[in-house]
Amino acid sequence: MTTQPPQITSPAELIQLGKTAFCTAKVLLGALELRVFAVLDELPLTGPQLEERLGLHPRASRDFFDTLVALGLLVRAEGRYSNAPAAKEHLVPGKAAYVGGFLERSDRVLYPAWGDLTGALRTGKPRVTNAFREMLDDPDRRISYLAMMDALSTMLAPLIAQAFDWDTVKSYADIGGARGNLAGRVAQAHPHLSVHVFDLPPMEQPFHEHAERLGVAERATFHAGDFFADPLPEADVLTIGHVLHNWAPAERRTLIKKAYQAVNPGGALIIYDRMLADEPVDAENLVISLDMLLTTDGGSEYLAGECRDWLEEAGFTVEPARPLGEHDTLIVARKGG
Ligand SMILES: C[S@@+](CC[C@H](N)C(=O)[O-])C[C@H]1O[C@@H](n2cnc3c(N)ncnc32)[C@H](O)[C@@H]1O
Repeated sequence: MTTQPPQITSPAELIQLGKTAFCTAKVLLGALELRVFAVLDELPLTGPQLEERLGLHPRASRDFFDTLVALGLLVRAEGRYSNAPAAKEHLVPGKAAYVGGFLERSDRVLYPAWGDLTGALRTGKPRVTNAFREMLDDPDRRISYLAMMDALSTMLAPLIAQAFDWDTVKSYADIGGARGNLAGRVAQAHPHLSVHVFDLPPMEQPFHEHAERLGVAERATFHAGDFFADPLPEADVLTIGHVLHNWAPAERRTLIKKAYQAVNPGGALIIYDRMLADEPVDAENLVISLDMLLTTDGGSEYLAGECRDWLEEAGFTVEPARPLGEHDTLIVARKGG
């Protein structure tokens, strides 16, 4: 993790920061929308062939393809374009390590929302209508959202499976666990565990399909409900990950208090989020916090110290916060026996 903010020393760096960054982002997002990587996964193509396959005007298509080469996403050799290794692995729909679900949502939701950052800063109101539940009812958009969530939790799951002593744990529940990607992968790593996932009803069917795919269906149970209205499943260990940042502080405290009721005596609650450092050195997580302003009614990232206060207020004994992967922070909170 960066410990010092970068030193900006030249006008060129300011221009890079203020302009080039969003232009190059849109080149990648546009390439995904146009299915450049999917088309080139079939076979390498010349510029005119690729232009025709994608239905592009000739005016700037060569510049567009060459920008993708210069960004390291395509390779141009002997007059033909092909996917560079990272694009082949991560940007072709259907590949196991595809991260396009995340980027597609960036393009569709976040890019327009960031266009009116100042409006959100002036009003404190999000820039997208909060249509989360409607989105979940639309199978295509739900799958794209789940792919985005899975891309993140697949990276964190092995770390969470190791970050805690699961040997004495019998039951584990992931609250707001989406289609159970984290719970399923922790269950794969610890075959003695029975796992539970609590999430909204539209996640139930994707949960069952995903548990089958991960080979843990016999040990995995889905609990449909609203975590503000319904009781949480009781278990030795609960996790709440990438959930508290979607809500305002009062709602986070409510959820943590409910989690305390649900953790079995002697058990633990594990929280992870992209928490903020005490000093403003981590631009990535601060940007995610602004994402929360743009996309939720009351969400933001928060300090580990704030989370500790909410946990202690609920009755937990809190262990020191620790880094989880590149950007997340994990806190283990114990309930007395
Ligand atoms: C940002 S996602 C995090 C998913 C998962 N924990 C992860 O890290 O990949 C937030 C999750 O909270 C769920 N959620 C939102 N509101 C909820 C509610 N009122 N009751 C239960 N689950 C809810 C969403 O459906 C979604 O799966």
